[in-house]
Amino acid sequence: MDPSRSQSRGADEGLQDLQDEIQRNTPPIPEQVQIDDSPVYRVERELGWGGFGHVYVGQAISPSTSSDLTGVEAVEVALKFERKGNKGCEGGIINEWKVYDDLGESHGIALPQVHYKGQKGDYYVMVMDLLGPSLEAPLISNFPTPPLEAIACIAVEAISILEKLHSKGYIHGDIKPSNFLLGPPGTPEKKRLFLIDLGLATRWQDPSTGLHIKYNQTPDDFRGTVRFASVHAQLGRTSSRRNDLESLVYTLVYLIRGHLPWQRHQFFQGVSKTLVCKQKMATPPETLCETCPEPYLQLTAFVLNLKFDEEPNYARYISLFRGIIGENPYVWPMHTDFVQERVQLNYDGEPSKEIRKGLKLTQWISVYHVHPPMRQRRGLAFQIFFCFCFWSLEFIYNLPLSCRYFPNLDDEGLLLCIQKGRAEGLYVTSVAYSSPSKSWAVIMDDSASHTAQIYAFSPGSLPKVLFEWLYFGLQCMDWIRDTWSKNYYITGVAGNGGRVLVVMSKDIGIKSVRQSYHVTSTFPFKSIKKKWIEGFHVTSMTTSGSQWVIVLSKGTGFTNQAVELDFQYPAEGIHERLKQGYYITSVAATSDEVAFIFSNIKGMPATANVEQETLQTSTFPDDNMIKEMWARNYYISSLCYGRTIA
Ligand SMILES: Nc1ncnc2c1ncn2[C@@H]1O[C@H](COP(=O)(O)OP(=O)(O)OP(=O)(O)O)[C@@H](O)[C@H]1O
Repeated sequence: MDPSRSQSRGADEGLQDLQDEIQRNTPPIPEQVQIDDSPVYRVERELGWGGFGHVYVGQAISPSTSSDLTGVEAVEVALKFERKGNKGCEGGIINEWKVYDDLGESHGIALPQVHYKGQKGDYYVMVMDLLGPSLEAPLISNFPTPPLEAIACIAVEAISILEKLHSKGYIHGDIKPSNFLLGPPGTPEKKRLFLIDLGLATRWQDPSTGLHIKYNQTPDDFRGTVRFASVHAQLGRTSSRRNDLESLVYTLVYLIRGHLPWQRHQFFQGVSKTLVCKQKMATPPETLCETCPEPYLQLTAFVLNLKFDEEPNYARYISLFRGIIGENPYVWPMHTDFVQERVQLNYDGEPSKEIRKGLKLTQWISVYHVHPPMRQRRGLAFQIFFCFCFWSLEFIYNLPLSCRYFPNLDDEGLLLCIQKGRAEGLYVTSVAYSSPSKSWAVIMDDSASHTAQIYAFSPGSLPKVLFEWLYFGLQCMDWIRDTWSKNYYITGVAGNGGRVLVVMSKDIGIKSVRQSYHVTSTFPFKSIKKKWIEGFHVTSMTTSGSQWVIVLSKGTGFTNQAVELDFQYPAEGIHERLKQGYYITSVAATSDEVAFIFSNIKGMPATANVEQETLQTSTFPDDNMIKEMWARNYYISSLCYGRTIA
């Protein structure tokens, strides 16, 4: 097993202790196994172990007449054991069984045949074909300079295996060198590549509709092997076919180069997962594929450009390796007949250049909503168009929208401009700070139903505690509590790394509101998820230096929320969420990460492609840009400054 395999799959540090501890608490593997009417197998040497189980050679001792090397009567088989009630991870042998059952016997994919599955003592057991060595250490260490032709053959075979598996509606979910094995020794299949371990396989296609499964992101949900996992998998995005191909690219590069650029971050589990992900995103294909032949760079470019639900062009990827494999069949260690056949076919298509550039860029991110001509509008529908509008669910009639923006402000300028705007009857809808320019920007308009608004810099950064407020409730920071008690609620926050500006508004259109806020050094997705269950939703969000400040409220007009969290501007995630009918209701970013909050709003249709737009600009959007947007009835509803490109 790769020690970097996550989630509860052990860390490099302390791995030995963990293994010893597990060993002490693990019931012994049975000495003999018989499942249903299978032969009786004596459990012999261990072949390997992983996050889910242990794999041993099983020697058939009855009936002992067979001399078959593979198949149901084979003298030797592989026995995979997984302890019952294994709480380590979701997935594992039970998932693997289900996938095998679903694929049926004649799936035609190069997977080991599973002959029996059942239970023995404390273990689930799978009896399958005994295969040869894996692409991990032994194969490669025999060849300090691995033959490029052989790895090109591996590439072609592996792409073909994935194509077949994907055509059955599944993705593997844990592509890495140790999950590719050569065929059973001593058989004609010994030079063929096989894929093992369907423990993390999931469906990309809904079997009942044939459609691609829905996009989602749950940033804390990662299963797989950190070193080889795709960036999307590490960010907790719903798995799709591109994930397997990205992991295959890392596998192939690893076979050629003997290491991957992010391996040095794998010493400390936890921190390392994030660091590895960041470094993957910051590694341009040219750096990743340094010293690799050109086709690997092209393959990387194709694969990293794949959209969530795009069908990979497997045949095109295979044809990239023609130049390496050539006419001259290279006989070790792979079969080349099949490879030759596939690689000779012609396919068109050039990879797009729009991939990881290795640039670290921070910019303004401004979110715009359409504001239809106000005089023709009334009521509820209008409310969604501004970032705090979820507060005001009451009806507003015939108000022309007045909107002002004040960029490039120092602390004093910010307070003065807000004062000025307030004097004109405007309310703060969005405020943000840019650290490179050391300046604030504030957007004010009269779209909200507030009757009063106050604002103040917190005295120092907000304390790292959760303050929860219930009318006349718990102890909390005086000035926020006092203001809460006067029926003001936090409707805006923005921080400059030292102080946090808190904007609180009165008459937000909802009678009974509870608020809490979190100040954390990493994006608090787990806490947000917990608060969602309690009926809270994120209603304001900012960063202050590297800290996140998240305000959650109960009793708002939100019915459902989703988060996009990324180390670069999550263009695809935004697109997918808008297609699902979400509204962007908050955005915040550090110099490293950016987070968007998407909401469904009570009474508002969750229809696809609500009229929202986002812009990324290195300076605050200029007058022309904003006025052009206004001319199209688009107004800034959320604003932040931070990471846009990795
Ligand atoms: N059919 C087989 N024939 C020979 N060896 C096998 C076979 N299946 C598994 N192995 C060996 O056992 C190791 C672990 O198997 P497998 O990957 O299925 O278990 P796992 O618990 O899911 O591991 P991991 O967490 O590393 O993915 C493999 O790396 C391989 O070396």
